Amino acid sequence: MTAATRPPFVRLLAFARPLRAELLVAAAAGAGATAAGIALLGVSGYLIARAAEHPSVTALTIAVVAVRALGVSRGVLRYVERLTSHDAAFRVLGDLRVGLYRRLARIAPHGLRGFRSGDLLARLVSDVDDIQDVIVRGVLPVAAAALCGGVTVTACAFLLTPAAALLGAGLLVAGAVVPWTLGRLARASARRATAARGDLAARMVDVFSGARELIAHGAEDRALAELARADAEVVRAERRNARAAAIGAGLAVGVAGLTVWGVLVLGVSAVSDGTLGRVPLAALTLTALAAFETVSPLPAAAVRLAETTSSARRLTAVLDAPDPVHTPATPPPLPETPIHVRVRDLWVRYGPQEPWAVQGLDLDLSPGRRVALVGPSGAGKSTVAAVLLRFLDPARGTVTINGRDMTAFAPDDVRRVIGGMPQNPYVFDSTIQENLRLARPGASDEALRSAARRARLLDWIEALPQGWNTPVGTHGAALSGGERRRLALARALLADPPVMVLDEPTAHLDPGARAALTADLLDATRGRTTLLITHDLTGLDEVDEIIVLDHGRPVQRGSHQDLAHRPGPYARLTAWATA
Ligand SMILES: Nc1ncnc2c1ncn2[C@@H]1O[C@H](COP(=O)(O)OP(=O)(O)OP(=O)(O)O)[C@@H](O)[C@H]1O
Repeated sequence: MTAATRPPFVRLLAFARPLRAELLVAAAAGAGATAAGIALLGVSGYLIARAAEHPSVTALTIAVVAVRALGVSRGVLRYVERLTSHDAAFRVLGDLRVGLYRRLARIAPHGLRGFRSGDLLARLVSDVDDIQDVIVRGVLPVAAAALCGGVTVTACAFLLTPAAALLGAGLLVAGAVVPWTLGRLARASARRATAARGDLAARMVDVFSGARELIAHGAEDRALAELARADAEVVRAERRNARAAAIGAGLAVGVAGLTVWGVLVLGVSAVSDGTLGRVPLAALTLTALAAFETVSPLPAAAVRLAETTSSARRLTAVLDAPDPVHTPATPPPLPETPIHVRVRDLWVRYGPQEPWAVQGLDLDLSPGRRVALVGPSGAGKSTVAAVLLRFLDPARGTVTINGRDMTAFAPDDVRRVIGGMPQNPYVFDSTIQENLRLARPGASDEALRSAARRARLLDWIEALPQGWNTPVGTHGAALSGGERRRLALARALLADPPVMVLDEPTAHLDPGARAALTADLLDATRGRTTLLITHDLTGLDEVDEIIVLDHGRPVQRGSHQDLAHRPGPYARLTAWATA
């Protein structure tokens, strides 16, 4: 069985492997506490029944000491079990979250197309939390119940074999048959409950992120009604599970009651036959009663574990999401600067059935060269950036770095030499300084100031009352569109990759701000290998080559001087832009 075909539970429990010792201690302590509880009731039964016969106090000494010792050890062992099992479970959750996050970071952004962001959040938070129950409510109590149940039945067999057999059967029904049946029955509603939780989280994130648009279009009532519907689905599914758990708990109590009655009846008849004393009868009956405490949580746990199974499946779906790019097992080190990127006959699409987004592009980013990629919306410009940043692999053609195929290098390494500014740069809800330092955490204050100066932000930052420590708000809400873009540009300049890819740096700005930012970034990228993706055709006389893309095809290329006066796509784009 390969790793991917193992049941989701088993695969996730692999995260618990490093904590084996701690889990063994928890299991032993849990079984000890349960055994102490059963023995406490059994010995108490013996003590009370024996005391009723008025023996000398010395005859009861051992039982009295045993009751005290069992009472104290039960508490201490339970404490040790709770402490170690929860500690281990939380550490497993931590490792699991880190593992999932690493996977997401590796496949983002194009590998995440099948997931909604809120649903991913639910997977990372509540589905991971559910896994805690596998350990705390699943593995450990089942191990304790199996061990203590077996020992108790064996001990009872020394007193009265038929009663022990009945107890064993009762424990098996309450602790295995009932939970197993309930677990199976709850599987479908558990799947619905976890899916409904993911759906609710996805809608919630959508409503929060799009609150402004919803209010502007008066669509908030509809969105809230949708949320209420999704919430009702979660409640319905969870109510179904709670009902199943309650029925299970009731059944277990019923089986326990019947079994203890049966043990009592068998015991009384054995006392009448003279094969069992009265004092052992009390110990036997109370031991049987206590034995059911070990299995009583199992039916509810089985329902919970059914939910956990579907959470585990949703988590392994993230772990198994295919890599959008080829990652070599032993990537070679990156070549030394200067870096020369060459694209030959590049064909790209987002899936085998999807149309070509880029068709037959050649591109030469030799050191210090600046190339502009222009074209109408949907022409494939950002797709070229995604390939250069190793977020997507070419379907055909090659991209080489200093003569070596780019797919031979690790994606993270490639992004160290080819970087820049994405089309929709994300601004974190933090300060200006922290947003900038993201690009180079160890950067000196002078490097920060220099990047901000080149992005024409320095004077503005220094004039702010809180300066570099000014909070930028969620998604940079406290900044203007231009300031946000300049902050992203400063971040790109601070990262200082040998090859800079700037995707629509002037998008969404008014013409004045666009012209100013274009002039500044052309200034800042002078002498630096740059691919400038833009709708904005001002200032392109400064770049070495312009490539016009249309429906993924390079339809024209040359310098601004070549293209501007020649009838064709570039002249048409320029005419539209100035119309
Ligand atoms: N993640 C994606 N999944 C599937 N198709 C995509 C994806 N991203 C882009 N496309 C498709 O690929 C084609 C090229 O898109 P791309 O974003 O590269 O164009 P663009 O020239 O950058 O457009 P714009 O100027 O509007 O940003 C489009 O047809 C688009 O619908």
